[in-house]
Amino acid sequence: MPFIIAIDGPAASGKGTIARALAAHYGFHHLDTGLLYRATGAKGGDPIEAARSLAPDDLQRDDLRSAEAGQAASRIAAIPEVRSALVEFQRRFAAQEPGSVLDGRDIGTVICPDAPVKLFVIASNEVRARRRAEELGADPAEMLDQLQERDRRDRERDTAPLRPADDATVIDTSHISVEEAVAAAIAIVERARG
Ligand SMILES: Nc1ncnc2c1ncn2[C@@H]1O[C@H](COP(=O)(O)OP(=O)(O)O)[C@@H](O)[C@H]1O
Ligand SMILES: Nc1ccn([C@@H]2O[C@H](COP(=O)(O)OP(=O)(O)O)[C@@H](O)[C@H]2O)c(=O)n1
Repeated sequence: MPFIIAIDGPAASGKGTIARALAAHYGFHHLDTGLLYRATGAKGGDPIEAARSLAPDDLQRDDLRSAEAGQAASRIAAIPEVRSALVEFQRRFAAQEPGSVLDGRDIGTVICPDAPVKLFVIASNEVRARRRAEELGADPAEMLDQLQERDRRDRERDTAPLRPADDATVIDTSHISVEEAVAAAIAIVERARG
């Protein structure tokens, strides 16, 4: 049985950083599921058709990390048919041996509800805006508005809204380093692996 680590949380909370580190530590596969939604939004045209026809090349675009691509992603991510078109790919990815780490918004609640480890990564709005602004070379105040708008959309949508699974463990990265966050995540995985 492959071992699945599900990581969810709001924008720029540190999900991807923890996911990549866990995958490297355990030799697991890693899927940044946000990229699927970013690539779908970036394709333009009918988002349902874009999601259904998503191909590996679409994930290679170099503009997917931009704030604009994030905003477009969160708009098309509210469409139920877009989400359902992407479910099977994510579940197949998660089924790979020896294990995988998936990060997104609905991994622990919808995509892999039976995952033995579920992390919900959070950080204060100000810290998240500052980190993302540094990353993109953008203005922190503008970034704060954008992240909050995106989080609100992600939390309030009807299909697969952003929320912690009942059995998720919360990691607050506001006041800890990357190394401390990764160590906390590894400790949680170690407990689950017995
Ligand atoms: N614990 C932490 N301490 C300091 N910076 C962090 C921490 N975790 C993540 N970061 C930084 O914050 C930014 C957003 O992290 P990322 O992992 O991309 O978030 P997410 O995947 O949730 O959007 C990155 O620049 C990353 O290096
Ligand atoms: N599993 C997922 C992953 C992302 N998304 C959507 O895609 C957008 C971009 O996700 P992301 O993970 O790349 O964003 P960041 O947290 O990296 O800023 C989110 O704001 C969500 O609207 C989703 O709905 N479900």
